[in-house]
Amino acid sequence: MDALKRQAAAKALEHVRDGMQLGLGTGSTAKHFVDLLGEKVAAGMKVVGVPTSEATRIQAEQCRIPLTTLDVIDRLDLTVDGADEVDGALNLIKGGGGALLREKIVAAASDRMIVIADETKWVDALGRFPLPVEVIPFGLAATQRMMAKAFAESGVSGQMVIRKGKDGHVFVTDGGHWIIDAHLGRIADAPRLAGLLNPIPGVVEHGLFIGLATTTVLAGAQGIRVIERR
Ligand SMILES: O=C[C@H](O)[C@H](O)[C@H](O)COP(=O)(O)O
Repeated sequence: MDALKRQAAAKALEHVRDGMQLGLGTGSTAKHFVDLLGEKVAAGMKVVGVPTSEATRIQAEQCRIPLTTLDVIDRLDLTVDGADEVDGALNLIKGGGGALLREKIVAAASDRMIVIADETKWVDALGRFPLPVEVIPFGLAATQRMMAKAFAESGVSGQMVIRKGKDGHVFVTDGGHWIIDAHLGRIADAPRLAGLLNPIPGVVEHGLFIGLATTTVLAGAQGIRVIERR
């Protein structure tokens, strides 16, 4: 599986050109991309990156990839990131690694977003992977009630679990928030659910990435498939 992730990352690297401003994703697949990009930079390629997490920032610094922020530049040419699920419209679930907030800010500031994944991430409908929702701890029960209402209105329901880290403590994101993993099952209308979650005050962001990915590179046993958004 790791070899497939690296193949997808290598394919995405073919889209990177000298002088580009890049969003650098987070997770085990994006990690391969940052490694491979680091090799290109060491060989003389000139790019600048905006990392989507502290973990990626540290990795990119170790790879000597020049970094900047969205306070210094206003647009990115391309973001390359992984995903937990991708559907046929190239809508995504992201946030399995807890980086969804910065990932969405960076993706939204990018002209293109290439999602790199192994073929197990490709689904008919989003939702088998629990939907990560980044929340403010204050008033959590009230936020969860509003989330449950949003779920019901879009025809889904399921358990909401506060994410814990490996140490057993509540997982805290880079932004200092918590994550609720919503075990919803098949989400028939992901854009509608995203629209219902957006205005909830205690919801900082959610892992539904609607209309952001422009290309998906899927690596499988039979080879690599590149799917463009229609
Ligand atoms: O928060 C984490 C990100 O959204 C990741 O891109 C996503 O979880 C996929 O990660 P991985 O490549 O490790 O499966």
